[in-house]
Amino acid sequence: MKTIYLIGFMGSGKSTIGGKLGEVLIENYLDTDREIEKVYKQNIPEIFSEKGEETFRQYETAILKKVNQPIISTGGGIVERKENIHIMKQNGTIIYLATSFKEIFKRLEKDVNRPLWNKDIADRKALYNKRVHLYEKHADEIIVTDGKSPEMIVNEILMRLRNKNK
Ligand SMILES: Nc1ncnc2c1ncn2[C@@H]1O[C@H](COP(=O)(O)OP(=O)(O)O)[C@@H](O)[C@H]1O
Ligand SMILES: O=C(O)C1=C[C@@H](OP(=O)(O)O)[C@@H](O)[C@H](O)C1
Ligand SMILES: [Mg+2]
Repeated sequence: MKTIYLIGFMGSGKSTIGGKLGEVLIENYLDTDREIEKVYKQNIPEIFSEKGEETFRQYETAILKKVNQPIISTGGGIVERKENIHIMKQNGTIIYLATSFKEIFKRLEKDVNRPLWNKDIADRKALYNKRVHLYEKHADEIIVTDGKSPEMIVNEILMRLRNKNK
């Protein structure tokens, strides 16, 4: 099985959907952020505050190169580096969980663990606008998540993959 990579903005549901997809397909699942925390023995906010975003991006690429689970959820900034896109394109299928800014705003209202979301609204919106076209450009499949339960999204992914492999 080719690796399924989930991409999308913070709060689009990559980690949630990745876990559920792993359960349904009975396949190993890995989240790049959780792996970074495990390997570098520090949580994401600490890495950002003590080492900075550039170091986090280096960790992220190193992890992406190393892992080969069938289902991988990435961090929202994975599309920031061309090298990451190249790795994902070579190894698998890229699924973009497309979610509106409004919906993300609702989902992450109380979240404090995402350093790049812990900003004022203009910065959040600018980052979203910058990244949306990168996700769209590099995705093999685009799944809109607004108004859908995780279970509905998982089913939609399974259907798309089935159609792709026909
Ligand atoms: N389809 C969905 N509908 C509503 N809430 C969702 C959905 N998918 C995820 N969430 C919620 O949104 C938040 C962010 O989800 P998460 O999986 O951590 O996103 P990501 O990994 O893309 O940042 C969590 O509180 C999660 O429960
Ligand atoms: O968008 C980003 O640059 C980031 C998203 C986060 O992952 P989620 O997309 O799972 O929140 C995490 O990798 C880190 O805080 C940076
Ligand atoms: Mg996540």
